[in-house]
Amino acid sequence: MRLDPTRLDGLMVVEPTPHADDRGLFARTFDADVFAAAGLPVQWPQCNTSWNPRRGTLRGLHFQAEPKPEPKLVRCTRGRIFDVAVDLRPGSATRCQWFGLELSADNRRALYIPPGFAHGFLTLEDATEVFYQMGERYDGSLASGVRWNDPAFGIHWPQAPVLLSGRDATYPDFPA
Ligand SMILES: Cc1cn([C@H]2C[C@H](O)[C@@H](COP(=O)(O)OP(=O)(O)O[C@H]3O[C@H](C)C(=O)[C@H](O)[C@H]3O)O2)c(=O)[nH]c1=O
Repeated sequence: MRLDPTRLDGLMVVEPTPHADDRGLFARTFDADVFAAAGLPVQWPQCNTSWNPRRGTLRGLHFQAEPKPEPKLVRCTRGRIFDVAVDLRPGSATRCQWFGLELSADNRRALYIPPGFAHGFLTLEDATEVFYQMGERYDGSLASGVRWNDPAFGIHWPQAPVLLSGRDATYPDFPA
């Protein structure tokens, strides 16, 4: 596997190295030595799955506030998503900047999202599933988020969402 840096410091694209043969392929999806060498977490105390029957479903953008911010390793295990991370780190040179890419069951890419980022995705196909490895335990009292169309970020989504929660639709503007 390969960790590809992005323009947002610490946000990494995880590119698998598939071993293909006439049966199909095999690829490592996580390697503690590779992650440790890059200074990334190697412990994932909780893992989650997110099932989304409808194309155009938007979830996020979410983050867990201090003192328990969540690093995440996100991959799409069925269908396709446009995955987005927004840098909310105080003092970051790229604060309020976003990065997005397509994650899919076909490309098997993952996105490593450091603590201090908000994360969200838009499904690009029906019957899409997303798998998360979480670097911190969930604490609902610290759950927070920013709005997908907040002018502070100017995220270029491939399409407008057709389905999102009332909470996700009504986060207040981010105080940039
Ligand atoms: C996130 C989370 C939620 N829950 C419970 C809380 C709710 O009763 C239920 C659904 O939670 P929520 O509506 O926040 O789920 P999503 O809207 O899919 O949120 C997720 O989607 C965005 C894109 C993310 O990046 C986050 O990982 C996560 O916030 O699961 C848990 O028990 N553990 C968890 O880690």
